[in-house]
Amino acid sequence: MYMERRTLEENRENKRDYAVLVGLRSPVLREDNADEESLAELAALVETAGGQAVGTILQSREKPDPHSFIGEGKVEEVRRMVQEEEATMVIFDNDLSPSQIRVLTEMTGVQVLDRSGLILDIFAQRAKTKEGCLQVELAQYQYLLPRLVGMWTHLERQAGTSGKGPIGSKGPGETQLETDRRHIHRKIDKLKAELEEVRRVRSTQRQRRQKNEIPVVAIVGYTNAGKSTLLNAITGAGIPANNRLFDTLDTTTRLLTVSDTLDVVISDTVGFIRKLPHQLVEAFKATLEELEYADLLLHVIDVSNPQWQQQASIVEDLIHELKADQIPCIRVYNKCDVAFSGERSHEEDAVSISAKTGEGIPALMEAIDRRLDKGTRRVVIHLPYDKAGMLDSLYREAKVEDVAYQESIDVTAVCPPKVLGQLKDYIEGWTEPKEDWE
Ligand SMILES: Nc1nc2c(ncn2[C@@H]2O[C@H](COP(=O)(O)OP(=O)(O)OP(=O)(O)O)[C@@H](O)[C@H]2O)c(=O)[nH]1
Ligand SMILES: [Mg+2]
Repeated sequence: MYMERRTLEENRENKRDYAVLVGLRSPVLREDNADEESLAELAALVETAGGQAVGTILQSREKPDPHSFIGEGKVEEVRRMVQEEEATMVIFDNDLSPSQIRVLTEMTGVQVLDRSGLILDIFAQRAKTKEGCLQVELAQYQYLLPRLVGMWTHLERQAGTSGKGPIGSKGPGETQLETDRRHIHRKIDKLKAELEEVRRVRSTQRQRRQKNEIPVVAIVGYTNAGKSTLLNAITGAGIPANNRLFDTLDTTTRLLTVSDTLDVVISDTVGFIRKLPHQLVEAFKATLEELEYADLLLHVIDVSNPQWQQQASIVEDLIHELKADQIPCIRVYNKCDVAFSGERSHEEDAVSISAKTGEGIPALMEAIDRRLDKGTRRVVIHLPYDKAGMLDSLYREAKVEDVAYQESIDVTAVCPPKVLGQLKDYIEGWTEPKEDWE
């Protein structure tokens, strides 16, 4: 579905990169294995990066060739396809070693990228906030470091020097390499320090938020599942939602009124994907650290995607890795206006919605309310003037919205059950709050 072809003419006009995609299917590759689905996803990633897939080759081998990864015969096939399609790059669905990238670049005559390199490029294009940019830059340098050797050999050859300098083994390339390595290590340290600072500021903001005792809800899910569309639908946040992968890289946070008695802080997060480069997992842990502090996760699943079960379990694995699997989670089956492909189990608290048409959103709000509203209610308290001292503790322990000085002090506030218990004598038409739902 992602392989819609453009004519080469159009591609040239658009100045897009057009890429031949190559995947290796091999039992020894395990998670890094390629198949039709992962190649279709790679094509979508290329599209996100502003490129266009013009051909795909899936090779099966017992194990990768240490030298050329897919075997020389297959590389020749790739080279022919590159020429026929006038491709400007070859992108592998698997991770390549620096020397394999070098060999393949030479053999195909065009730029060769691997999946991690492509994802890093996309993140670099899309990061907007200071923290996002710093994180991507850090991940890029960490990705680059082990690849420096290969790059230099390549550049030397391109420049026409044979690599054997007249002064002996320690040619200019090597000296340059050491300088560059030192430079990059320095750069990495500097970026880490800057990140530390940005995060320190953010954690203070978070503490302030926690003091307010407003529950935090985090939207998580596979990339393109519809997370931003959902946040827009329920808060009118105006976040761009696009049919491309990794559209959102920075956390957006909004206030959401779930019910009469429940307000929450809700945030959109970066999408998850299989084979996320580990440098990025590390770099983005901090953004996703927010998850650890969430009171509730909404796991958005695109059930119109035939791969949704696999995508959901990739997300759950990452949630586990981020130590957020203790947090209550509602599965949100999205895009139910399209089609539900396959079976799903009947879990409690799972909701089917369409973020696009709005179907099921009220049921989702009820589910959030059930999970979070443990007897918290918005009430009007008629406080006698001789009890004015209680206002102080109300400001501390509840969310005071309005105070009117009438015959009594009329306070409109969202109160947790403990406060309600203390004040029930002053609340008009008082009824006991709902039982805990846990
Ligand atoms: N048919 C249909 N399309 C939807 C629905 N929700 C989202 N989409 C579409 O799915 C695509 C992805 O939506 P986004 O909200 O950008 O997805 P996301 O999860 O934020 O994606 P990333 O930020 O890239 O991780 C967009 O083209 C949306 O219009 C839905 O309920 N039904
Ligand atoms: Mg998004």
